[in-house]
Amino acid sequence: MSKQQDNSKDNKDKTRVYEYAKSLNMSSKEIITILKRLNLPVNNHMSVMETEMVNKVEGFFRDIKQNAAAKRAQESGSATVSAAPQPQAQSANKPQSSQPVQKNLSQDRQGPMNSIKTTSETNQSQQEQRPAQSQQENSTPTSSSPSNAGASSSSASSNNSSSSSNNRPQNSGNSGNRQGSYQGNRPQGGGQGGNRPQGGGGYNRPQGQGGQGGGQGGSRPQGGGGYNRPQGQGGQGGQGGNRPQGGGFNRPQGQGAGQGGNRPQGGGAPGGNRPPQGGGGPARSFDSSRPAPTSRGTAAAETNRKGNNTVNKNKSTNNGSQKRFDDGKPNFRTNPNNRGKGGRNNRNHSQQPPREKIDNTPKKIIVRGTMTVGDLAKLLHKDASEVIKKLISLGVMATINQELDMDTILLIASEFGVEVEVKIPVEEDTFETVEEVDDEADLSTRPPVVTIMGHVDHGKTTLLDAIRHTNVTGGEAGGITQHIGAYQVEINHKKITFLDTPGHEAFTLMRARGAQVTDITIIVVAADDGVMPQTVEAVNHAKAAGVPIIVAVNKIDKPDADPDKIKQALTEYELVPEEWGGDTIFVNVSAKQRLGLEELLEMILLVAEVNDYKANSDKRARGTVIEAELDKGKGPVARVLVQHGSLKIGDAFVAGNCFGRVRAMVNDKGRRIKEAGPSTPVEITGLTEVPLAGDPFMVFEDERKARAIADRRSIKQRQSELGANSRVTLDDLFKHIQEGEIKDLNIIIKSDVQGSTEALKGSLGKIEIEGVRIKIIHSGVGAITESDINLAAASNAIVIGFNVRPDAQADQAAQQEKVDVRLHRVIYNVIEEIEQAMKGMLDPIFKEVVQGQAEVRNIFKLSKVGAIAGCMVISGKITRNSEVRVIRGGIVVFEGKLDTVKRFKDDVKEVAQGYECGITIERFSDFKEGDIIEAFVMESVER
Ligand SMILES: Nc1nc2c(ncn2[C@@H]2O[C@H](COP(=O)(O)OP(=O)(O)OP(=O)(O)O)[C@@H](O)[C@H]2O)c(=O)[nH]1
Repeated sequence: MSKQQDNSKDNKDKTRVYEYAKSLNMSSKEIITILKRLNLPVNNHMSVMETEMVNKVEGFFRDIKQNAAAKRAQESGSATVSAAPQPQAQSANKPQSSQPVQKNLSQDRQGPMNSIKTTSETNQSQQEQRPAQSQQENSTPTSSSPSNAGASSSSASSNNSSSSSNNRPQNSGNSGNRQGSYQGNRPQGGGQGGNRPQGGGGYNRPQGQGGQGGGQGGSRPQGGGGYNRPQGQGGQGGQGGNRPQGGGFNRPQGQGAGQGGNRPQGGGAPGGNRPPQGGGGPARSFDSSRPAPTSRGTAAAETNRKGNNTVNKNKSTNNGSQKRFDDGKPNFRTNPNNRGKGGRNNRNHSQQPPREKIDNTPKKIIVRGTMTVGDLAKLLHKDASEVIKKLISLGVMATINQELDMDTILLIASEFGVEVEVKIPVEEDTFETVEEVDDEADLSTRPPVVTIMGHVDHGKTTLLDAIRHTNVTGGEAGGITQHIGAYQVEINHKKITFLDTPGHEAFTLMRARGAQVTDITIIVVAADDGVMPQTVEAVNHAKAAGVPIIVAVNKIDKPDADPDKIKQALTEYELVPEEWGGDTIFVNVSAKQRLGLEELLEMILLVAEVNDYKANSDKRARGTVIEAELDKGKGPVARVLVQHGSLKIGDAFVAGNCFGRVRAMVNDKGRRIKEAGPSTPVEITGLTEVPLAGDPFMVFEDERKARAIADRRSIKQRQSELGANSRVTLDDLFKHIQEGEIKDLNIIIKSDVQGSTEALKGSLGKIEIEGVRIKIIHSGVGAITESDINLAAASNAIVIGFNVRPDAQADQAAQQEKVDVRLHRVIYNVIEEIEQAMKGMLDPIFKEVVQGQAEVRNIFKLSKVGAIAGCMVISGKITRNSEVRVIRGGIVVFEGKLDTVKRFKDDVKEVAQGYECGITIERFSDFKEGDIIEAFVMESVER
C-alpha cells in the first residue's frame, strides 16, 4: 500500500457514519442503507466506518459515476462502445481500443481503492476458493477439471495478468471490492457477479467498461460474497466463478477485449463442458454477453438485442440475470451487479433502469410547533425543493427559510404520506400557572369545596364534626372516618367537600402559596358572643379571595343566643342578610345539638348550583396538597384534593418540588380506591419527599419526567428566593404603578385602638392619586399577627402598624414572605408616606460610605471627658461629623456618633491618613489598644 493510502487509512479510521454522511452531504440513514447493501451493516449513525468500509462505499459511488460517464459516452455516440460487442469475438482488435480507457479507469480508481496486488490476491483467493466450490458443485470430474484447470492457469498466468492485467486488476481490484461486496449482498447477484468478475476480462472488451468489468471481477474475489450466493444460484455462481478465471487468465495475454474475447471462448470451452449442466452455460453466457456489451448477467437483454452469437448463452445468462431483477432489486443499489456489469452495459444501451432514490421517508414525524420549510424537509427526509414543490402545488409560494404553520405542516406531511404527531410543549415546570381550557362538553358538575372559618371557640371544629357525622352520607354513615385534611358528605345525592382545617389562617396560607382551593366559605359566629376580631378577619380573608360567604350563626341552642344581633353586626362588613335586602345567606345552627345542619348543607348546594362548579374528570389529575407529613410506616404521605381530571393508582406526579408515583390511595372513609375524580380528597403514598400544604399537584407521563420537573422547580424556587422580591413595597410602589402592574394598593391596618384605625382609614381614603386606588383589605386592633402577614402575602398588601408592633412570629413571617410592614406613631406620617410612595416621591434610599479608619494606639482616661483614644489614621480620613463604629478583632463592638477629633489640644474638622489624633465617641469609652475606629457617612442614592 502506498503512503498515501496509509494516510488516508489513518484519516478514515475513525470516521463515523454521520461524519462521513455529512462530508458527502448525505443523511446518515442513506449511508447506513448503502452499507447494509454492501453487506457491511452498522449499528447506527455513530458507528465507526473502517477504511475498508469507506473504500467500499466510495467504490460504490465511483461505479455509479462511471456508469453515468459511460452512459454519457455512449450517448455521445461512441463508436467503440457499439463496436465493442463485435470486438469480443476478435479480441485482438478490441484490446487496443479499449486499453487506454481501461488504464485511465484503473488509475482513477487506484487511489482510494485497493491496489493491484490486492486484486490479484483476491483473484487468487477467489480462484482458490472457486475450484473448491466448483468441485463441490460439479459432480463430475470432467466438469470440475476444466475449472480447476482454469484456476490453475489463471494462477499461473496471474503474473502475466498482473502485468498486463495490472491495469485491469487495479481497476478490478477497486471496483471489485465495491462490487464484490455488493454482490455479496445480493444473493443471486452475488453469484452472477462472481461470474462476471472473471468477466473482468470482459471489461477490457467493453472498452471503458472493460475497466469496470475488471472491477467486478475483482469484486468477486471478495466474491466470497458471491460464493455464498451460489447456494441460491449455485450452479451459475460456481460456474461463473470458474469461467472467469479461465477467461480472465486468458485475457491477460490478449488484454482487455482480447481477453474478454478469449474468455468467452475459453470460458466457453469449459463452460461448454459445464453447460451441459447448465451452470457452465450461464456462466459463460455471461462472459460472452459481457464481451458484447459487457453485459454481465443483467445485460443479457442487451446482449440479446445486440444479437450476439452468444445469444443462446446469453439467454441462459439472461435467465440468471433476469432472475436477479426479478429478485426485486429495482434500483441500482439493489442490483449492483446489474449496475456494475450489465448495468453499465445497459446504460450504454440506454437500458439501464433509471436510478431510484432510496425511499427513506419516515412513516411518522413528531412536530413540536411551527418550523421552516428546510426543517420540515429534513424531518421528512426530503429535499427542501421537494417540499417547496409540494407547497407550490398547494398554492403556497415559500422559500426554504419560510416558517410554516401547523396546518401547512400537517398538509405537507400528508402529501408525503407521513403521519404527524403534534406535541406542543407546555410550560410544564410552572404547571400551576397553566390554565387548561376544556370543551364544555367534557365538563361535568363537581362537588363544591367548602372551608369553615370564624372566631376562636365559636364552634368551627364542632360544626365540622357535626357535619361529618350527620347522617347524610347514606351508606357511608357510621363508617370510620379518616382524617385526611378534607371529607365529603352527600345530601340529596349531591356531594360537598369540606376542608378539615378550619380557620382563615390555613385558608390564607394556602392562598399565599397560590392555591385556590375553596369554592365557598362558611363564617361561623357564635350567637351568644357576636362578631369578634377573628370573625372580621375571616370575612376579610374570604373577601380578599373573592369566595362566596355563608354565615352560620352557631350556638342558637344557648339561651342568650341573639342571631339578629349577629346579622346586624355583620352588615358593617357588607354581609347583609337576604331578608334584609342583601345577598348573604345566614343559617342558624347548633353544632352541638346538630340543628340546622341540613339547611346549611342545602344552602351550600344552592350556592354551588348558582356558581355551577364544573370540571373535566377525563384527563390527567391536577390538584393541591392540603396536608402532608412523614408517616413512620408509610413514608411521605400527602393529602391531596383532586381538582381537575382523575388521579389513578400508578400515576406519576409532581407535588410542589417533590415527585412520586401513586402507590396507594385512600379516601376520607379510609377505603382504598383506585381512582379519584374532581373535588375528591385522597391520601396518597408513593412520594419521595414531603411536599408542603398548598403545593400544586399534577400528573405527568412518567416518573422520569416528573422527577425532572420537580428538580427544575426546586432549583427555580431557590433562585427566586435569592432573587428580587416580587411583593409590593412602598419603596417600589411607584415603579409598579408606572409599569401598570398595580391599580389597587392593598393595605392592612393594625392599630392600638379602634379610633386610630378609623381615623387612618378615613385619611387614607382621601388620598387621590391618578391610576391607583387605596384598598383597605383588612383592619383591626392589636398587634400585627402572622395571620395579617399571610393575608398581606396572599393579597400583595402592605401592613401598617399604628402604635402597634408585629409579634415574634409575624416579624419572622414578614421577613420570610417579604411583606412590607410600616410602623408609625403619627397619623400624618402614615398618610404622607403612602402619598409620597404613590407619587414616587419617597425619601431617597441611603447608602453607607466608609471615609477612613484609625487605629487606637493609646487610651487616655480623663475623669470629666471619659476615655480619649489616641489614634493613627491608617486609611482615608476621619471627619468630625461622621458616624463611627468600633471594630475589635473583626467584630463591631459599638456603633455611634463621633464626639470630638483633636490634633494635640485643638478640635479639628478632619484628620487625614498618616496623622495622629485623639478621638472621643458619644456614649462610648471602652476603647482597647488595637481597636479600629471606622468613620462613615450615609449618602442618599437615587431610586
Ligand atoms: N351550646 C353549644 N356549644 C357549642 C356549640 N358548638 C360548639 N360549642 C362548644 O363551643 C366550644 C368551642 O367549640 P369548638 O368547636 O372547639 O370551637 P372552634 O371554633 O373550633 O375553636 P378553636 O378551634 O379554638 O378555634 C366547645 O366547648 C363546644 O362544645 C353549639 O352549637 N352549642
